[in-house]
Amino acid sequence: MEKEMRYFHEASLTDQEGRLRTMRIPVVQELARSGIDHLPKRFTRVPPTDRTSYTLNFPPVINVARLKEGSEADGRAAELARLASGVKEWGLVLVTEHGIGSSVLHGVRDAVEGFFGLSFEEKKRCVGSYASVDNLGYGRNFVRSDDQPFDWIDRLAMKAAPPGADGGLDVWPRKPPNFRELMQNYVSEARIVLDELLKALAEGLSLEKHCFVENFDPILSEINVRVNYYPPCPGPDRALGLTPHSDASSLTLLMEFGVTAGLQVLKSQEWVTIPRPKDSLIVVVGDLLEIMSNGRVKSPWHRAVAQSDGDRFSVALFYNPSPQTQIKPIENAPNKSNGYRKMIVGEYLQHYYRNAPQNEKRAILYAKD
Ligand SMILES: O=C(O)CCC(=O)C(=O)O
Ligand SMILES: [Fe+2]
Repeated sequence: MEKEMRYFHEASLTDQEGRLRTMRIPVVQELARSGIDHLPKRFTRVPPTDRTSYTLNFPPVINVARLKEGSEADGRAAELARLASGVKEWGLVLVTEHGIGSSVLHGVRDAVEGFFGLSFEEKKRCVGSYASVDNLGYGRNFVRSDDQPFDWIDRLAMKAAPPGADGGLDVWPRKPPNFRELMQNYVSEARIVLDELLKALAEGLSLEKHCFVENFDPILSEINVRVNYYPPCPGPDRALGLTPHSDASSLTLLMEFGVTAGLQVLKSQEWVTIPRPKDSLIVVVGDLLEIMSNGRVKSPWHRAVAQSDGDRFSVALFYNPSPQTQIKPIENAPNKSNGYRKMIVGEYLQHYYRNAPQNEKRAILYAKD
């Protein structure tokens, strides 16, 4: 074991026989803090990661203010069309003029930097339960196998809505003291934007305006938060920040800060780096929306690359109907032989978490007709 590895997260692993085991994973923030100058073997990918993005074609930046009803008719119709075609082509778009105040966004940033600025021991102490139970809390994403290369990431995951959804798991940090309040402010404003986008997207796809949003009970629908922290990595060309995956959510709202863009999406067999215009957020289609839309929109395969020139953070909000909701795919799948069946949200999420991550988009096959 390399000498820098003194701090570990415990992550649960379900082995081939279905037994739950605990695995120790080095805390990458502590590796970076130790000044490590080489990438430890367990983080090394073979073949190396090609991080270069070759295209000059990017997802569109959508002006959310223009999507609002009552905004000037021509401008609105054009923006709805850009939203729908961008989402169809990429599975994600950037959004500006979303109405979330910059003080709210700065609040999230302060909360996140405040928490990750603490020592490892303090971080562990200031969360009520230090656990990777159900992929929640301060720690690591689940690991699938002993030989899987580790991602260069630390994460903090919480359920923000509805109240009590975490079944009493006390994982919200108590430092900085206003962490939860700052995050909840963001979540409340984000929900308004997400509902607006679900309606606008339905309209842009020439579907009944409420066909997606009607699945989201204003009280019972879920918003899960995941803060991803990618400290500087000593071998970014041989590592990854976050393994390729599609999100299980309906929509994911992603904000990022720190150095350089790091999110990449797979398009026509090529990893494309998503640029980050000032004040924009990223909206990503998840598997549940692919199912609801009966394949009219698709959840993209995406990943985060590692970087060596500083810290990078992203905060993902995963927006889901309540687990009891049965989603019914819109009729008339564009591709009739390839549609989806009715699905209970909680059943899909369970299936997803039992099976992801994989090397390709497979979990969603479970919901195929
Ligand atoms: O850090 C990023 O840009 C990607 C995060 C992400 O894909 C996720 O949290 O699901
Ligand atoms: Fe993701």
